[in-house]
Amino acid sequence: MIRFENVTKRYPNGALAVEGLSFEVSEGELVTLVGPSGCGKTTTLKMVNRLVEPTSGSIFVDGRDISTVEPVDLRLRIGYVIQQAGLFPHRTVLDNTATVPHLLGWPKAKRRERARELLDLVGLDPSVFGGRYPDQLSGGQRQRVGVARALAADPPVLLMDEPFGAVDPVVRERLQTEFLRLHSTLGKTVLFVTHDIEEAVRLGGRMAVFGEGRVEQLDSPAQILGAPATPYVADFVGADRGLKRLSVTPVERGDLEQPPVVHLDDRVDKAAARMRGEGARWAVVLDDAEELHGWISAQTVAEVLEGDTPPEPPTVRGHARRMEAWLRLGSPLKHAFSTMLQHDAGWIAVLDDADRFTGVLTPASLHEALRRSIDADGRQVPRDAVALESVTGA
Ligand SMILES: Nc1ncnc2c1ncn2[C@@H]1O[C@H](COP(=O)(O)OP(=O)(O)OP(=O)(O)O)[C@@H](O)[C@H]1O
Repeated sequence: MIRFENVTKRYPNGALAVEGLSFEVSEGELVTLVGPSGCGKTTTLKMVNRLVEPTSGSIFVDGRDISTVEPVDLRLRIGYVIQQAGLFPHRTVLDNTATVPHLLGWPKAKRRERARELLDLVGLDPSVFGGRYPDQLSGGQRQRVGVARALAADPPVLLMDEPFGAVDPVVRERLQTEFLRLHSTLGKTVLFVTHDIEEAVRLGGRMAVFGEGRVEQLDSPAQILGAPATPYVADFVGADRGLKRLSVTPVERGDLEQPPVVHLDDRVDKAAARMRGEGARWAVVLDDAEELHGWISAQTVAEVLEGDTPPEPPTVRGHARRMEAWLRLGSPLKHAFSTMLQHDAGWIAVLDDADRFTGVLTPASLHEALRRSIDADGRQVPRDAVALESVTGA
């Protein structure tokens, strides 16, 4: 969909912004251009809509060499979102959103209808926000209008230059999530510039890591974090890349531990025997529908059995504790970790898509899953094919 062929840009002042750039972005793909300040990301983006002309090399959009397309025509087919949204201050939100349909000569009623539809799509009620001016919006709302405006004429390609760079981290994360949802429904081809590796990892797709005017590595976030191609990339993604990988590494069945499982109607002596047999200090408790209820500790069971019990030991039902912390298979490890912290839990139950209990994740198994996934990516093998060596005695 977008192809760079040996593209070099040297500005008239002699600054070499990019050199010999060659890469391709497929239709519907999201590629982030990530790297430190001044490494040529914005120049690369602006060459796609001819705001900047390459010194040499060619760029193709949809199979056409863009040097043969009138810049104005080209830009009508390419949405462009920049930091601070770049809205026209004296136009209402509705008119700002309808900018490109206006340029395309759409009749007023049609472009207003389209603008309302787009505002709805980015989560702004047109009847509330349509008549406002940009300075009557929050930073996050302005960015949403920026995205709506870029999408108004339904362009196949979106260029986004640090679109969420000017908002606070909480709003930023919300905008990223909304943008991902939008991308999965609209299927646009997106080039997204950011200097923030966390943002690039979170957005997924492929990451092009820029260093001094070149793409050093173009790959999935998991690959880049797990197996950086060059020392430069390793340095850029940071010493804490293991930690960053938590957000792109899903929980798999093979990561889970299998504690003893008992049911609400099991008698406590049976639960005690089960835990003793497996050398466990607690057991997961499931209800009649095989769904997670909670857990029971060996100590509780021992106390019940030692206590003043009727001839028949009671069932687990009255002694189990509820467990609210759970997550689904496939959730990122980071989610598992934060749920554990939030519930102050030493383990967390993992359910499948049908809500069936499949096992538990503990801090130790989470750490192992992370180490195995890094190893697996480095060796290009599935995670369950990796056996870890452990520190003796650990
Ligand atoms: N119009 C210009 N004239 C001269 N030099 C320029 C111009 N625009 C950019 N440069 C230089 O080209 C290089 C790449 O700049 P570019 O803006 O593409 O980098 P960037 O990776 O997007 O940086 P940032 O994250 O800071 O926006 C820098 O050295 C910059 O100083």
